Amino acid sequence: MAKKLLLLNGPNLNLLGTREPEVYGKATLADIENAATAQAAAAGATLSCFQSNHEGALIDAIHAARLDGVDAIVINPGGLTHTSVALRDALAGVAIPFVEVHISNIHQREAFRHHSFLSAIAQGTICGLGIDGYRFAIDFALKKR
Ligand SMILES: O=C(O)[C@@H]1C=C(O)[C@@H](O)[C@H](O)C1
Repeated sequence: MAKKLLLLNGPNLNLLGTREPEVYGKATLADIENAATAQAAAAGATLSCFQSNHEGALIDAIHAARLDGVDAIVINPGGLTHTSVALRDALAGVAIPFVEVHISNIHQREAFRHHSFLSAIAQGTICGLGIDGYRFAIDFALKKR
């Protein structure tokens, strides 16, 4: 059975490409999603992508992932990383393994970005490696049994 992956991006990541390029680079969300989709396909897996600026929409997508038989999630929660117990509870609630990705190194930034509500329940967290973090996370998710 082909592995099913879900790539989730949270608030403001739709602005990638023009949003603070000195922090997030110049790649767009479409660039990231296209590369991720091709990476998964090359490994015989399927990958769905979803981005929302709304916490509840992301939570609904996580709930749906369980019903859809998603095997693993790669998520950049954006600013919800630092604020959302509800997002953490959704991921814990569906019990789908996930990798947390941040383009920037959140530990080098403002203090309020140093804590993640998700990291403690993630398979792993990748931050500071730019958009390569998505590729590494997907590679891990593809290999994970
Ligand atoms: O580096 C990133 O991808 C994360 C993206 C965001 O939108 C921020 O709110 C996070 O603090 C960092």
